[in-house]
Amino acid sequence: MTSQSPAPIHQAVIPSANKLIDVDHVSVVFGSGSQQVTALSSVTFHVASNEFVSLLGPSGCGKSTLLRLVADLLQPTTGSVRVAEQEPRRARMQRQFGIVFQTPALFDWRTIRRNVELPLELLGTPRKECRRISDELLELVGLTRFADHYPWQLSGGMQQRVSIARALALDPPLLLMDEPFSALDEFTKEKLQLELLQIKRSTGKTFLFVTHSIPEAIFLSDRIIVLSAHPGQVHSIHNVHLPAERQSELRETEAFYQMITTIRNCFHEERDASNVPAFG
Ligand SMILES: Nc1ncnc2c1ncn2[C@@H]1O[C@H](COP(=O)(O)OP(=O)(O)OP(=O)(O)O)[C@@H](O)[C@H]1O
Repeated sequence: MTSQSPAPIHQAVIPSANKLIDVDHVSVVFGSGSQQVTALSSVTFHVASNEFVSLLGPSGCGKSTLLRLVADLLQPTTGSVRVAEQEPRRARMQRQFGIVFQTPALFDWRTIRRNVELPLELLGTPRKECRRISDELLELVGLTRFADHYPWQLSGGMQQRVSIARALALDPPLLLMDEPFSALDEFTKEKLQLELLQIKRSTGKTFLFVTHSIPEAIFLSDRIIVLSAHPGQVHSIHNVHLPAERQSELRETEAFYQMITTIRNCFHEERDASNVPAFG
C-alpha cells in the first residue's frame, strides 16, 4: 500500500501501563542541507509485555534506527520513545533491556563463561552469584560444556548463543535484537529461531526483533510491523495467527505460506507504487 492509500494499521488498544515499548510519532532526520536524510517519518507503534514483535522491511527503511532509539543509542528528531514508561536513558540505567547485534562482539580473551558474566562483573556482582547466573544461562542456550572455551573456538551460531546469554545476564524484561541470525547459514538460523522461541517460553521476556526475512519474522513473531522506505514509515501491522507452540513443521503449512504471501504483497504494492525494487 502506498503513502497515498495507507494500509489499515491494526493496533489493539492497550493500556499504557502494559506497553513495554511506546513509540509515538517518531521522526529521525540525519545530516543537514543537501546531505539531509529522513530515516523515519512519524512512526508510531507499541510492544506489549510478553510479546514478540518484529520490525520487517527492506534495507535502509530505518529498522536499525528504530531499535537504536529504543536502546538509547540515538535520540528522535521529533516524537517520543518510552520504554517501561520511561525515557530510554532511564530504562537503560535500570537495565530494562539487553541487546543482541548481528555480530556477536565477544571478547576473544575471555572464556564463554566470562563473556556471559561480564555485565554482572561490571556491576560488582559477587563471584558466586556470577557463577550461578552464568551456569543457568549457559544451560538455557545449550552451551554448558563449552563454558571454558574461548569465542574463537565456537561456530558463528554458538557465538550468537553466547551473546544472547550475555544479553540476558542482568535479567532484563526486554530483549532488543538487530538481525541476530542474518549472518548464519539456513540450518543454524532455523535451529536458533526454535531455540529463541524456547527461551521466550521459559523466560517470559519481551522481544523487539529486526529482520529483513519474511519467513523469520512470521515464524518468530506475535506481531509484525512492516516498514516502508524513503522515508521509513509503518506500512502495516500484522497479527500472526499461528499456533503459539511453533515447531519446524509449521514452515510447511498452508497457513504459513499464506502469511508469507500476504506480507510479500505489501512489498509488491510498495514496489509497484514507487517503481523501484522494494525488497532485495
Ligand atoms: N548515522 C547516520 N547518518 C546518516 N544517515 C544515516 C545514519 N544512520 C542511518 N542512516 C540512514 O538512515 C536510513 C535508515 O538506516 P537504517 O540502518 O536504520 O536502515 P535498516 O532498515 O536497518 O537497513 P539494513 O537492513 O540495511 O540494516 C538509511 O537511508 C541510512 O543510510
